[in-house]
Amino acid sequence: FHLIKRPRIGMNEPPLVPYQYPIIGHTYRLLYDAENFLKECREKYGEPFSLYVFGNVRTFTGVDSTPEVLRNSDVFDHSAGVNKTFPFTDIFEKFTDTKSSYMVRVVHEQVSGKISVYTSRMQKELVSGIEKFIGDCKEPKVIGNIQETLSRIVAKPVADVLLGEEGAKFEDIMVSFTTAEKALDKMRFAPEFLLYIHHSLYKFIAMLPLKVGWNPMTQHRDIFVQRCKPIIEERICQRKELGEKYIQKDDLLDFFISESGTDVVDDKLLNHLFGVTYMLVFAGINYGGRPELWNELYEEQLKIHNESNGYLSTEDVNKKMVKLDCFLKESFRHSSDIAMLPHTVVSNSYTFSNGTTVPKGRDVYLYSKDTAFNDKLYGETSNEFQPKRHITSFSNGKTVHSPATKVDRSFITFGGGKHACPGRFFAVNEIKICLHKLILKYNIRTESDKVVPSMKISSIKMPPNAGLIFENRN
Ligand code: HEM
Repeated sequence: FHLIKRPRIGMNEPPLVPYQYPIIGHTYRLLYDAENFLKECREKYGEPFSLYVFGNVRTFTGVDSTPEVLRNSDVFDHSAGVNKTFPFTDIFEKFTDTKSSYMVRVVHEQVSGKISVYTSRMQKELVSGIEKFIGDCKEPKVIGNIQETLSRIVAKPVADVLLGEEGAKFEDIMVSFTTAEKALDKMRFAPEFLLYIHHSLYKFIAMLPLKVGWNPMTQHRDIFVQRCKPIIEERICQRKELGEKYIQKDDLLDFFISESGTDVVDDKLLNHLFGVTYMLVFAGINYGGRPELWNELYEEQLKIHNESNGYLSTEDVNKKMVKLDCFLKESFRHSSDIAMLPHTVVSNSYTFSNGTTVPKGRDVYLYSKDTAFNDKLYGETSNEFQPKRHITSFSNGKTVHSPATKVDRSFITFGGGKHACPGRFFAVNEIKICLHKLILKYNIRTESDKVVPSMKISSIKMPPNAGLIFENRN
């Protein structure tokens, strides 16, 4: 019987950390004290190591073994890892059968690859969103739910890129963009103790609503169809009339229409876009609690603003915002989850370069904090917030900086290897433009004038529940 069966560990497997209570294993400590617990395990047992969680053995990779997981995507499958505990694919299956490899290509080519086309539009939308949701702030204004406010500001430029100006003007589409991710949480009602019995039982219960025809995304889909169908119909009509003379519009909706004549913008893509807002919040909070950085960042933004007459080009964002880029990268590093990106072993087994072997079906989690705060990679100051660490100065006076979009073994916020996030160029671009405009316009601080620590739910970090004070600089 699965519940009382002791986990079986093969000969060369990563060490299974001993535990006291048979069924509970390491579940409690991982849920309630992940940060200290994983650190202790790493120090005592090296890496990778395994824990017994919810009736299953999970392996955790550290700084040296994580790149092996990211590099070998034919062995370690991220979507299989995610789908084991959350019916993500099943939720969206109803709407689209688009292959993820196709979506990855679209994001590479049509989103990240066309940033220069989008920069001016995003700028315009971000400025009007900042005006609408934060306002003039002649008197200092406390924004309590900063996460929601920033989501609303970011939703409009994102909608503009996806649906064009016509689609982005609808308020209910904006609301849908900012609430869709929360709607998914309704699917997390199945009690996790079922995992003790078997993960397929947990999944079966979690899937029940889908089986009886209830899907949390349906209402968003309805809003989308209601608002965008007329736009799609109009565009298809124009295409027919103008034939080869039709000039394709610079938004994803028109790209999809031209590719397949479909009336569907893939919801999976939309969900990924919410990542932007989360990271923006982390960046906002880090900035607010670090007054020592304000003047330097402000000076850089003011210089760029004056040189560009207030109108940023893609080159300004990519090449000139070096301090802001380093700040953002450092902010990503500090907001990195403790452990993330579950991958399931889909080949027969895998032997890590230190000789330990994980079998087929094993879930492997990246202990990302071991990478993000590693002294080997970041020196003894790895715990400090130092944006300048991403700049290397040479004896001839030249400096080179490692951009926030660069993925390597020391920076895994966007994953790595073949499946590294293809949307990162777009996401970083948008966050930088938004921060540039915010820094230029406001003095920003946290209510306590200190950095507010992130909230932690097991090994995942969430933006802190703290307000920011905005005050007009003039
Ligand atoms: C700050 C915001 C974002 C973060 C932190 C982020 C992070 C990630 C991570 C960690 C992965 C998994 C990589 C791996 O398995 O190694 C990923 C994959 C992906 N991301 Fe993002 N992402 C962000 C924004 C975006 C945006 C804006 C888009 C689309 C426009 C996007 C599209 C994708 C896609 C399509 C994949 C799947 C890649 C594949 O399977 O090959 N992401 N992202």
